[in-house]
Amino acid sequence: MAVLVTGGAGYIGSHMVLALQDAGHEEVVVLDDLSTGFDWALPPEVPLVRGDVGDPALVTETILQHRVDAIAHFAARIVVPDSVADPLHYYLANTVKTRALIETAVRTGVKHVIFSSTAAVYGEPETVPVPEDLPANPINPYGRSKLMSEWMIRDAAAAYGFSYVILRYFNVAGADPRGRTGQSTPNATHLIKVATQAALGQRPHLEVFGTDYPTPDGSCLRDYIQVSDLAEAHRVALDHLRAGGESLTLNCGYGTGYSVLEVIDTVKRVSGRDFPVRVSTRRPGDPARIVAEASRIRDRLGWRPKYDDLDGIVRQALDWEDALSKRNRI
Ligand SMILES: NC(=O)c1ccc[n+]([C@@H]2O[C@H](COP(=O)([O-])OP(=O)(O)OC[C@H]3O[C@@H](n4cnc5c(N)ncnc54)[C@H](O)[C@@H]3O)[C@@H](O)[C@H]2O)c1
Ligand SMILES: O=c1ccn([C@@H]2O[C@H](COP(=O)(O)OP(=O)(O)O[C@H]3O[C@H](CO)[C@@H](O)[C@H](O)[C@H]3O)[C@@H](O)[C@H]2O)c(=O)[nH]1
Repeated sequence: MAVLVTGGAGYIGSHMVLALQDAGHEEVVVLDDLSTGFDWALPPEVPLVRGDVGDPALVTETILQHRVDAIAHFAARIVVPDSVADPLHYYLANTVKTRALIETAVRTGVKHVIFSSTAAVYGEPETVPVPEDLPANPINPYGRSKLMSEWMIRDAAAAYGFSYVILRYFNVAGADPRGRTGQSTPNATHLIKVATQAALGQRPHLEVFGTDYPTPDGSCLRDYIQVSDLAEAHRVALDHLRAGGESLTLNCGYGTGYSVLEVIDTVKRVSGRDFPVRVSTRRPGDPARIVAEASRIRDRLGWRPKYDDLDGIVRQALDWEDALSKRNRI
């Protein structure tokens, strides 16, 4: 029995592959088109099938050849403002291709699905922290593309009899503590990545997208979860499903909100480097604040985070960025 990790050459998927390997008991195969991922992010012994999750023939062959019983589906387009600019691309990449993948999974008898969903399904909640049963109300095409996938997975699971864990990630950050993988996308837009690049002199300045939000310092609040903790949540979700556990929808966050300005201060302090910060206008599709009610995943899966510390997350991100720039110079 093997687990198929779609998008396994990407940022979070590559951490899951390591989490499975570190736990020492998994057969893993990765399917990735390398559109935003990197083959070098994977240990060399992990089989990588290069192709599209929306290609039923390739996915069928992969599932049968590797005797896949579970799929962890990470492959997607992930940038909120891009989804506002090109929504049809996001609905194709995230919703239509997830439908194709699930159909192939059903046809080939896959028993379990773990799906990468997002806090963006909640939209602009009136209060934080946000529990899982708050009605979803996404405010951008990215969030809607993921919510539609959640609906399909639940309906298909009920009709065709597989089990699932839908994980709604809050803001993912940091890197493998052993330095084996990290966020490597060249033009990444994520705040902690961009701020560490500014601290290391790889960007001339950092823009803050709005300080006129109804939050304590006017900048947006987010719940930053360390990527290896998140990967471990997938590993325990897989164990849960394989042990016959019920289907679940779970927030993945720590339950603590940090503002954009607090994150920038943290990056400056931890790096010991100052860099120019410019306040600009709001970015389309950004909710003012989003923080997880984070207890359900602990109760249901027994998940316990190890890296719940913003300073440590920033340190890992800085170390990874430094290593990446040396690697790219070679
Ligand atoms: N990074 C975050 O803060 C965050 C937050 C919430 C949810 N998520 C979700 O987590 C998942 C992984 O995100 P990430 O940050 O690792 O992004 P990423 O871009 O690093 O990884 C995505 C991977 O999927 C691959 N891919 C994309 N489309 C594909 C396709 N059609 N067929 C095969 N492979 C394809 C890419 O090459 C890449 O390796 C996504 O589903 C994303 O929506 C991410
Ligand atoms: O250069 C930058 C980058 C970001 N921000 C702000 O920082 C916050 C966080 O932005 P970012 O790191 O881009 O993440 P989000 O837009 O919150 O989205 C992330 O987190 C979501 C879950 O909350 C996921 O669904 C998305 O995939 C993931 O990109 C937002 O208020 C941005 O406006 C800036 O001010 N300047």
